[in-house]
Amino acid sequence: MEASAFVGEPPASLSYEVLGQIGEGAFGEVVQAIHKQTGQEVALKRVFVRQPERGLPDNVVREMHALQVISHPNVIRLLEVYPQGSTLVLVTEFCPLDLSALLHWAKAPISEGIIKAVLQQLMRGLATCHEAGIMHRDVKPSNILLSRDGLVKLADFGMARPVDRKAQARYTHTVATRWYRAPELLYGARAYTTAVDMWAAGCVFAEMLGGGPLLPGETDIDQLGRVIHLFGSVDEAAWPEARALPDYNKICFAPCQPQPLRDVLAHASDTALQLLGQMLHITPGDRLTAAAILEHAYFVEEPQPASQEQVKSLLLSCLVRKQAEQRQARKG
Ligand SMILES: Nc1ncnc2c1ncn2[C@@H]1O[C@H](COP(=O)(O)OP(=O)(O)OP(=O)(O)O)[C@@H](O)[C@H]1O
Repeated sequence: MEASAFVGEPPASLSYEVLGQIGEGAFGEVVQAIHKQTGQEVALKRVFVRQPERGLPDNVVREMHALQVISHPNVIRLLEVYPQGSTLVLVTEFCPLDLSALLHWAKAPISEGIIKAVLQQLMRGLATCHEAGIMHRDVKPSNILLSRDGLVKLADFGMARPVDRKAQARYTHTVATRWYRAPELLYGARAYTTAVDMWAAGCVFAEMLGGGPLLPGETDIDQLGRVIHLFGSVDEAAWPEARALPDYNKICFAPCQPQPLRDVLAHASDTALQLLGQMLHITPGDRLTAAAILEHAYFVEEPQPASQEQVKSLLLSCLVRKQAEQRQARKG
């Protein structure tokens, strides 16, 4: 579908009642709303278009393009787009919690079945994006949403870019939130692949296994230092292209041996750590693809990935806890 097919005055039947703000950023804001006639819960992302004569901001074009190309149960669904004053409104299905909030409100380590269900659905969503030739470039827990019926939805495609199959494109390296940024990006790569999403997804997997971020760097240099400290120095024989990366020779660390992942994720199963090691490979070409991960023994071995009902039940208990704490905070 063409972007322009979405844009137009909203038909009178499509009117939403705003229930409250759920997110805010440099782009504008996200509010929760309900379709007055159907009762459908939606999120309205209102993006300010400051200079309409200069066209739509890049992040909006990227998000609209990606969400029009991709249709999958594990990717947030774009329902419509309409202009409203100086904003453009992107209407998507509503999800009450993101993974970062789920990890927080679960108040205890989440079970391996839940971890498997989330990872499996994230991989299904990412495999679909990559097959459609789209890199997400900002995979992180707060962009992995959970729908009320217990499904994982990859969201926020404001950084998404089509993959250049001829490998001639030059992209910006300042993508992905620092803790989830792949080593090639930290070394300033301008030509990279969907492997950047697999690194980020590996960091998310580790965060679910360990209950906290794996590599919480405070600066870009600190981030790279943490990567090298845990995964060892770059193997130039396996990744000769690294030497040509813009910042490769500017940032030097003492030679390091990789540490066993078991040292930092003491309670994870052997198969989980084996899979994680194949996602968090310093050499981008050695990282497993999302499609390959879906074939991994991790999803076949017991315990099985949690059912949609089990995810839904955890989500509901987190929402109850969140609302109780919010009520308490308002009283106090
Ligand atoms: N469909 C949705 N359902 C529920 N909440 C949503 C939805 N879309 C976005 N949000 C909330 O709004 C926040 C901001 O939205 P989004 O991630 O799209 O914008 P952003 O400015 O690009 O965010 P960030 O800078 O954190 O990546 C999200 O972190 C999430 O909490």
